[in-house]
Amino acid sequence: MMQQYLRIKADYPDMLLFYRMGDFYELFFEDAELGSRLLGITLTQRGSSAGTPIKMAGVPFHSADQYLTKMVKLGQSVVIVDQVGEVTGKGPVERKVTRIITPGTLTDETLLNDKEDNQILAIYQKNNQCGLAWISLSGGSFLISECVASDLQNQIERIRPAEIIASENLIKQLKIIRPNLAYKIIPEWHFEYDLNLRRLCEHFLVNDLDGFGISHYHQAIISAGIILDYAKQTQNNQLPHINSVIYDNQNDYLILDAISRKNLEISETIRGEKAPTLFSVMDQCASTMGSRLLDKWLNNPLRDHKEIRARQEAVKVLQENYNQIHGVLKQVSDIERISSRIGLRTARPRDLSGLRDSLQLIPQLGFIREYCSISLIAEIYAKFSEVSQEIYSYLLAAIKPEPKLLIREGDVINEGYNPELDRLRSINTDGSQFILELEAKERERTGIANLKVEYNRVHGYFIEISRSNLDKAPVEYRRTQTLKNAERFTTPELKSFENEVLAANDKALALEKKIYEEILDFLNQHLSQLQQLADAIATLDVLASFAKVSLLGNYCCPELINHHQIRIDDGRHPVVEKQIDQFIANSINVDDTSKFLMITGPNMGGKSTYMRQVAIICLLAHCGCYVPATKAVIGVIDRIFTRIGASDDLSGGKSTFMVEMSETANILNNATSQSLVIMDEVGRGTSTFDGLALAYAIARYLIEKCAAYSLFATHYFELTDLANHYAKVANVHLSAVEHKDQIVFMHHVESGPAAKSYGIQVASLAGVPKPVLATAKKYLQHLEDGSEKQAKLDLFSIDAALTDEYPSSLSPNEEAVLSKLRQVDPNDLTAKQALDLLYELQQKLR
Ligand SMILES: Nc1ncnc2c1ncn2[C@@H]1O[C@H](COP(=O)(O)OP(=O)(O)OP(=O)(O)O)[C@@H](O)[C@H]1O
Repeated sequence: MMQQYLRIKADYPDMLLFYRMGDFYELFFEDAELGSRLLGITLTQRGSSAGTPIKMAGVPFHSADQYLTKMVKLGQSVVIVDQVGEVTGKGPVERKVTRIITPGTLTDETLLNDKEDNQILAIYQKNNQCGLAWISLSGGSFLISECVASDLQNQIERIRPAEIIASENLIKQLKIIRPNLAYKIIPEWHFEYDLNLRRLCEHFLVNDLDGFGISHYHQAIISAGIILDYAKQTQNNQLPHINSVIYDNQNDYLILDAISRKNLEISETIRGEKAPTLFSVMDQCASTMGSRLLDKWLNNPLRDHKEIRARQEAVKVLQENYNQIHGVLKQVSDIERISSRIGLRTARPRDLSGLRDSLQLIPQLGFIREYCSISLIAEIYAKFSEVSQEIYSYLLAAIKPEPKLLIREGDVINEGYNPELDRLRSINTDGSQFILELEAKERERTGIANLKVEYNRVHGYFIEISRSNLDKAPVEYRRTQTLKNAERFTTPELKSFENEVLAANDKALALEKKIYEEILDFLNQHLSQLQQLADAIATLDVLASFAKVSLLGNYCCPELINHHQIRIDDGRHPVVEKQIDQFIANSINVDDTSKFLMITGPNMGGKSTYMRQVAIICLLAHCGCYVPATKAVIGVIDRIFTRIGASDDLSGGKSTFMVEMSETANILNNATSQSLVIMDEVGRGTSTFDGLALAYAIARYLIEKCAAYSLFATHYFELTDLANHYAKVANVHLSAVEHKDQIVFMHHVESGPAAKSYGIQVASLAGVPKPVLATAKKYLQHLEDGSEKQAKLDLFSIDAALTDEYPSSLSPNEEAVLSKLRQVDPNDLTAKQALDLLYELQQKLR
């Protein structure tokens, strides 16, 4: 057996091998050590191999799922080896790899997160060009794309795979940036064009890929072949539900780089939590299919205004009856994932009964027909009506109303569906009658009133007689078991009945399995119809969810226009407004004449919230959703860039300031006149003058070169001067009022620059100790006095600034004291003069 184990294990050196032995899955050698550490299961040892004891650790097969979930969450891949042969007593039972479970190829319901799509991504990089291909095995989608190497990180962030497969070299680089993802190394020589093209053509049964419109994407084709092959191997299946491959054109989407996705907290907060996020607020979907599609939409905002308007129109009409749609969809099973499991032939009986019950509900959505003048609703409706009654009727006839969980338990196929199955089952049912009759007959014959004929799993059928009546037991009764107060017997008649029943049971179970396979065959012929239905349900669900959020949240339908303008009246941040009692709405209006907003205001005043809210409203508008505002007019936008907050990227070898500057560089190099750029306190990561100088130069570059819609928040008041030099620049500030030494934030955006920063008041609110505040106040006063007398650093007379002496940080009085001290010679002073001088100097410093 160990030889068999080692032979199989040799093919999967980097995966944990779960080896079925009786009722357990066993792990051996290093796998056992790792498994025991990760799963907290006992490590034992038995026998020996090459003189050392064999380490073992096992988990019961019936609870294997919970251990697998844990393993996969830890990023481990697992190979399941099951017994496939008969136990003959001669040599080990034949065993085979039945499944490989990797983080990116999960399909089991118990192992998947309902609201997230689980995807696996293959990447092939050649020179500066990358080919990407990603599959969702549980969702049945297969997409490819290409990008330049510098954009790879953004693409990974967009696709958000659970696992990446690539060459060893590339994985080494990716691990530096994303150490916690699961990776699978594929040898370099597998990344070969002809081999992978052939794999795709064979899978789709075509001569070339022209029909999919992807023939010229060579790099992506290589990745696609690799991923398809890997997915097939892990599932041990030909993946019939992967029936098309689509080129995912990035130009179709508003581009959001990795950092902006993070900053805007679309699906995850900056701290990596699931809520509160844009997704968690917008997700009013009734079905898990809807929630997953919503997540996709929010992460891939569209650019094509026509497509966006189609969604808006649907949202508008669905505001009338999203409740009705919600009511139906919440009872619908996850048809998308069930379809995939049908394709993989791992669908369980409850999947099929769930599918049947869902199909029965679909006609209740027929009322959307009245909105078929709206193109998107018409498409959905068409997909609903295409699902033939045939599948429903078939399942209704074939599957019991409440089938058992597993087909091996039987009781899955309906009565009346297969005459032979009914006959075999009746032997069992009639058997109950036989038992009752036998019991009555034997009671009468023996005169034992409490004689019982019963059945249990271990001993089969038996006659039980209590100890007090034993003397009345007939001689032909054969004793099989002795209990404390009773004896159990069998008779030739009972034995032969038992054999017949057991044989009929076995036959019925085998027949049920066979029929079940036939049902899967039938459903496999209708897979694409089911996938289309799932897609239609998910789309309707998201649109209805948009309708609900829009109506209940007082959102308005944004107007999309073809020139440069972003106008939002009384906009709100959809997530922040849920967190606080009274959110203050704010407006914005930027266009070609005024495209750059310099935003000042106190700390905690609401600058970041205001800027993010503008970005999120633009994003939501591009998803086809209404937006939290009273009116919104959104012009053409190609990308959203954000540079917010400072964080270290120590694993990437970058300091806070370095991160800030590389993100800024990315923006300056890529922003266009159609980009929305959000810059929050750029330059604060370094010394004041360096920071100010950089912020100034960056702002000018954004205004002059990029001409992007820019929202630029800063504490450098010097920058508010830019408005005097560029017509396009406008100053706005977040208002606050000071009352005694306290500050009250108004969170309202007003025109003009802010008067001051209120940093010390905010520090006081935060609980900074009083002595520290007092010192800070004194020092601030002192700085302000000094700077009044100094020429203010004029950023617009660079030449003068360069020739000026570097401004001193000391006040003029301090300077005067210093210069006096430098001049006097203590040896020339009497004790009285020295004391007078000391008084004089001190007086100056007061
Ligand atoms: N429009 C608003 N209405 C009501 N409360 C708001 C509004 N905007 C912001 N706030 C509240 O103020 C807090 C601080 O906002 P924000 O982080 O945007 O300030 P900031 O000006 O960027 O501060 P800093 O300069 O310190 O980064 C938010 O957490 C929120 O609770």
